[in-house]
Amino acid sequence: MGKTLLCFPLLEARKREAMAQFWKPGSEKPRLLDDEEGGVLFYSSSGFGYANMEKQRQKLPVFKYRNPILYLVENHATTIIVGETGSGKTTQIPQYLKEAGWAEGGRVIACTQPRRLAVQSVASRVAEEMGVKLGEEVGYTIRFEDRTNPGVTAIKFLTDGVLLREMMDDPLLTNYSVIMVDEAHERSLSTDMLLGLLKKIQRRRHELRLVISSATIEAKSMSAFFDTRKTRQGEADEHCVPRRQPTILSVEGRGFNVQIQYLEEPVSDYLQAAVSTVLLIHEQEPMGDILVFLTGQDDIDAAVQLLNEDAQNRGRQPSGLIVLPLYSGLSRADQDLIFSPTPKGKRKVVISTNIAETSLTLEGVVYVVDSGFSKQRFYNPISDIENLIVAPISKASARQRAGRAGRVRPGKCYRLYTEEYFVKEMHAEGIPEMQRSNLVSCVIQLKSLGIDNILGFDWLASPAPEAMVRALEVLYSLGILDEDAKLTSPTGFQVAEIPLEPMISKMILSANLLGCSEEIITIAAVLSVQSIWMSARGSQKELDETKLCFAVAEGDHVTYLNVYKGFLHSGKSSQWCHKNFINYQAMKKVVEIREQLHKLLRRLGIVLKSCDGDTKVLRKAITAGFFAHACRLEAFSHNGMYKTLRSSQEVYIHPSSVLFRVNPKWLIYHSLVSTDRQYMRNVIAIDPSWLIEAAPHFYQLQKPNTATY
Ligand SMILES: Nc1ncnc2c1ncn2[C@@H]1O[C@H](COP(=O)(O)OP(=O)(O)OP(=O)(O)O)[C@@H](O)[C@H]1O
Repeated sequence: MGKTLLCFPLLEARKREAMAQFWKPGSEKPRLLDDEEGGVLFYSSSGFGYANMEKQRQKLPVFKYRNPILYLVENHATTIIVGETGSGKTTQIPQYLKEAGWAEGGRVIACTQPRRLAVQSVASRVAEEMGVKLGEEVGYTIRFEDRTNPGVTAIKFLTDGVLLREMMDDPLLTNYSVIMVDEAHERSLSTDMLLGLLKKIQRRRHELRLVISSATIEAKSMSAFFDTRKTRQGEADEHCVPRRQPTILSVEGRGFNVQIQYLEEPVSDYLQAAVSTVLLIHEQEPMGDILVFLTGQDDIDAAVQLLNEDAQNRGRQPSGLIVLPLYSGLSRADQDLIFSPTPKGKRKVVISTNIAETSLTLEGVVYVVDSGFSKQRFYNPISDIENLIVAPISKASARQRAGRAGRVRPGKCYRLYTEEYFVKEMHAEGIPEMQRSNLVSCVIQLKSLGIDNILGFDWLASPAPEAMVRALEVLYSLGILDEDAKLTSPTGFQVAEIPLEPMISKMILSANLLGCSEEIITIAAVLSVQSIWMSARGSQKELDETKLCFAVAEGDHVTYLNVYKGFLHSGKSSQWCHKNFINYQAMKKVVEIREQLHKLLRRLGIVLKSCDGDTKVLRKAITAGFFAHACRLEAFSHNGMYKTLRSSQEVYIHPSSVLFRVNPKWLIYHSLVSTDRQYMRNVIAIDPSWLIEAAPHFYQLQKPNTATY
């Protein structure tokens, strides 16, 4: 780990174990000294640290509450725990529960997180603290990756989405004794569904305990939601154990101080402000890594480039900044880089989306730069358009972001907005994702769990009825629900098994029937990452010219197959990607997702078949999944305006598409992005008769070769 151990007072076996952990062959051998206190003092680029896990654990604010927490969990069906970021909720509470016997008899303690990266990093931290191998007593499960050992794993970290999927096989989640829903303030679609379902399960499993935790949760409304004191006769049931009235515990105290700095005047360009702030910190502040929150891949790539250019211009590269991007589209190996120790004399700058906002501890981070924005999903059920929009964050998010500093030593958070804005204008909490998302995936999941009356479901915040109706309509037209709004067999059940957007899953199943699943899973993998092209940044002409080498008239999806082939042919070379303006990280992720999809389809009994370059068949398979995203070029449009068949919305081909300016008459798009206009990303040209073939309930023939909705 790049650390030099100075003292080592442990037993021989532990000594060897710790040596193996801290010392890598080839590096300078650690010098072992005795230490009266029985701890392990180590020296790293960030200074001296104490590696005695037990002592570190006891210093956390939550430690003082160990017994009260165990008492409350024993006696209440639901315990709500609110405590500052870094106070030890995520890493300690599952361990306390295990120590108190909640994992005995083969039972498992679950702790959910909204994000995959948090699941992995928290699980490895807890395994480290317990001195066990990750994947054994402490394990984790995220989409497409299971590192648990059934029968051995006692503490399991998982995303809330994965726990929902587990309910498909075990509706009462009988394996779990305690389920801790962490970071509940995030109110992701999956968290909200999970909370409603857990409340249902609690009615059937009185022995199940729930712990709901966060630094910034609105505890009273959460408590009211889980208050199931009324018996069927309507009487309060105060004396049963566990008590059905939820209890709230507030964990006082924080790890280290985080000094907050605001701007005096608002800025118009948060990206440039973030870059300038990083450079200022680098010039003026003592050593320590920097974590910057921007909104998405485009922003982040641009900031990485600006910082690298600045370093080169000033000739500061050899001793200066190590700039690392962090977003969900990166490959696992590249995401892991952020956890690697910073070499001595250097400063790491991690530029991230909000995937680093909750639960993560990056040991070297002393400074946080918060742009005040994130990309958020907004869905309009009337137009049936969902957009990812750069929007201001909430106070809860701002606190979480600041909380990434001050975890192992004092820190500073630079907010790129004014204090007045924070106090007076920023909303306390964000709008729950449930109320601003397309609900297609949510409906299919609830249906697969046998919840038929979705509008009558016990929601923490009700979704818009229009969005629900839209979702039912789409699922019916995709052949996933039948006329009684039940899952169809086999399509509906198979789609529910594939953990992707239902439209992509339907596209894959149709490709199986059409004989092009080999190619379609590559396309599905590319559609699951943000973009495989590099941001042009000043070299748009070269990027456009390079794209032409791969481009085909049928559209982006088929073009991606050419890029993927080229990447494999190059031996997955990063130089090849660089030369061709292709995002190497994104391509590695595509390969990873494709492999995972291949495994999943094998489990469903689907054998991959290739159509040997028959692009018509390929486009028919895409149409079978995405027919609801069809649009037609306006007859006299000189500016490339299309209208969606479904809701007559004005849309345009995104400039990044290979069909930009080609403007075929009929198109299908994968998603929309909204800037000055609604732009369609990832489009293919289609024949309108395929729409009627794919979705006769959805489209009717108006006149030959014309489809209407
Ligand atoms: N990977 C790690 N390396 C070093 N210290 C760590 C690591 N993970 C956790 N810690 C220490 O444990 C503390 C508690 O972390 P934990 O994630 O349990 O807090 P939390 O209360 O859940 O915070 P949050 O609300 O931000 O998720 C951190 O502040 C830090 O001191």
